[in-house]
Amino acid sequence: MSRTPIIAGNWKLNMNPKETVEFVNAVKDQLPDSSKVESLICAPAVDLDALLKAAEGSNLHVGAENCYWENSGAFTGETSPAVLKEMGVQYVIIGHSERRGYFHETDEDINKKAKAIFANGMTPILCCGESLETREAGKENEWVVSQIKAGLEGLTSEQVSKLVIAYEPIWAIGTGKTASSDQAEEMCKTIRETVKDLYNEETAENVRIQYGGSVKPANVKELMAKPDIDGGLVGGASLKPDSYLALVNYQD
Ligand SMILES: O=C(CO)COP(=O)(O)O
Repeated sequence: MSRTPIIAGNWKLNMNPKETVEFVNAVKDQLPDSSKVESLICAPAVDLDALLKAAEGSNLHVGAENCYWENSGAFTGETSPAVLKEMGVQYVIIGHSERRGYFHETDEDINKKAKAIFANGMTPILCCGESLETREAGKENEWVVSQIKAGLEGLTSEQVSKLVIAYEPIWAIGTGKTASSDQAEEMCKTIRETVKDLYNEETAENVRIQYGGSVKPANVKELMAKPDIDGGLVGGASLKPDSYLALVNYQD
C-alpha cells in the first residue's frame, strides 16, 4: 500500500486575499505532480475565494482551517461546510490545538465537525497532540490515543481510510523546537496502531498521518523518511513561497 505524501501549509490568521494571490502565482508552476506529493494550503475563510481562483488548473489543493458542523441556520459567525464544498474546498483542518485551547473546542465538537465534513464530501485533517506537561508526565500516548478515539467515534472504515490525521505536539508548535524524527515517528506509529485496533489493518494502512510542529525545509526530509509519517502540517514555514516550495519538493 502506498500513501501519497501530503504537505499542507496552515496559514493560521496570516495573509490577506492580495498576498494569497501573489503567493499562488509565485508557487503554482513549481509544485510537484499531485500523484507524487499533494501540495495543500489551508487558509483563513476570508481568503479561500481568492485562493481557489488563483490555484485553478494548478497542482495546489485548497483547504479551510476550521468549519462548523451545521450547514446553515442561526449560528452567527460560523462557516458552513456545505458552502466550503460548493466553493471547491477539499480539506478542512479540525481540532487544531489553537482551536482547542483558545476557543475551547472539545473532542465532541471535533467529532461532529468530522462527520459534517465527510457528509459534505470533503476530507478532515484531524489534529491531535499533547502539551509539554503531559509529555513530561509520560502520559502523551494515553492523551493522543484518547483524542483519536473521541475524534473518530462513529466514523466508518471507508471514511477513516480517506482521513488525514495530524500529530502536532503543542510544545513544538511555533517554538522552533521540533520533535525529533524518532519521537514524531513513535507517536505516528501509535496513532496508526490505534486506527488498526479500532478498525482494521487496511484502514490503518490507508490513513495518512502528518507531523506538525516547527517543520521547515531543513528537517522535512528526515521526518518524511520515517515509515509512519506521510506528510507535514506546517505553520510558519508555509508563509513564504520559497520555503513552501522547498517543503513540497522535498523529494528532489
Ligand atoms: O501548528 C502548526 C501547523 O498547524 C505548526 O506551526 P509551526 O510550523 O509554525 O510550528
